[in-house]
Amino acid sequence: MNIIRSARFGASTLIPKNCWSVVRSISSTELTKLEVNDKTGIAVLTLNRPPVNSLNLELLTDIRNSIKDAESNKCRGLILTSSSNSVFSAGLDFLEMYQPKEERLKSFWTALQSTWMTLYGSKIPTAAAINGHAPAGGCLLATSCEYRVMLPKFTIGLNETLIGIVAPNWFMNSYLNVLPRRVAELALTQGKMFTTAEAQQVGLVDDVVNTKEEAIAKCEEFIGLFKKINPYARALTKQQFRINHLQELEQNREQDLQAFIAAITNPSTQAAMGAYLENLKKRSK
Ligand SMILES: CCCC/C=C/CC(=O)SCCNC(=O)CCNC(=O)[C@H](O)C(C)(C)COP(=O)(O)OP(=O)(O)OC[C@H]1O[C@@H](n2cnc3c(N)ncnc32)[C@H](O)[C@@H]1OP(=O)(O)O
Repeated sequence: MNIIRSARFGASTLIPKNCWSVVRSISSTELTKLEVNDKTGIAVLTLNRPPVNSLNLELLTDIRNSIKDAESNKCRGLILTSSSNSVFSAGLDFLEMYQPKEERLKSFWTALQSTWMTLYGSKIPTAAAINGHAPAGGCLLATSCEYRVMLPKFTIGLNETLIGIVAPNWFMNSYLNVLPRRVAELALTQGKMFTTAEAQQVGLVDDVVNTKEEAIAKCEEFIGLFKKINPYARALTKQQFRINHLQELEQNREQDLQAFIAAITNPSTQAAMGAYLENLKKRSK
């Protein structure tokens, strides 16, 4: 049997794999783990904020730093996944947006903008191994990558309208980068959460596999497609596809922040979010 000798799990830990490789931790925080396979040069970024990887200021900051770390370590690609068995990411942390303090709310949104620009505009190939539910901000992370593979019986989508909020342009642009316009409009206006099977059917995810290990292997396969492609030419080509969306946010960051603050602090949004949260808490009991 072929194995990985995992530096992180100790020299004696053997992990089944197709080749002899060393998995090395590049950077690690309480909320994220970034490991690179020295044989393939591909990094895996694992989100680790139990119970549901909701994206708060600290997690967003760590994700952005990890992407930068993967780039500066010249990784050949980056795979996003989750340490949870059932949730990839529950999206933005409601506790950042419900009854917020203004300074923290500003930092939070600014961090989300930066993280999205870093991921969506990354020069290296990016892929998401979606091993659990991926609503809203979770879906945004996945659709910002170049390739998605998902496990069965989970859900993914931009459900903002269900919460009484409107997804900003750049959320919609990430969706439109993956979905046909008509499908995206219908899904966004309905706040539709796609099942894994539906997501594959409309092209929101590229592949479906049964285990996280298979999902990571599929992502590695995707990144491997670029092995013989000049990385500079690849990066510039990707950039040309995405530059308009990136510039649109870059040039309107302050306006986007003010629009977010106005929308979130609106009493009717707060009431809708409060009701949604209460329902969520009831359901989880
Ligand atoms: C202009 C404004 C634009 C703003 C854009 C916002 C985009 C967003 O991302 S808004 C966030 C949208 N997210 C959701 O609607 C997801 C809500 N969560 C769920 O549907 C489920 O939790 C789940 C399917 C992700 C997971 O279900 P599971 O049964 O495994 O776990 P739960 O028992 O529901 O949850 C456990 C625990 O976590 C709390 N929680 C869940 N999601 C969030 C969240 N996004 N933020 C903060 N906290 C969350 C949930 O209330 C439970 O807490 P308790 O154990 O304390 O009850």
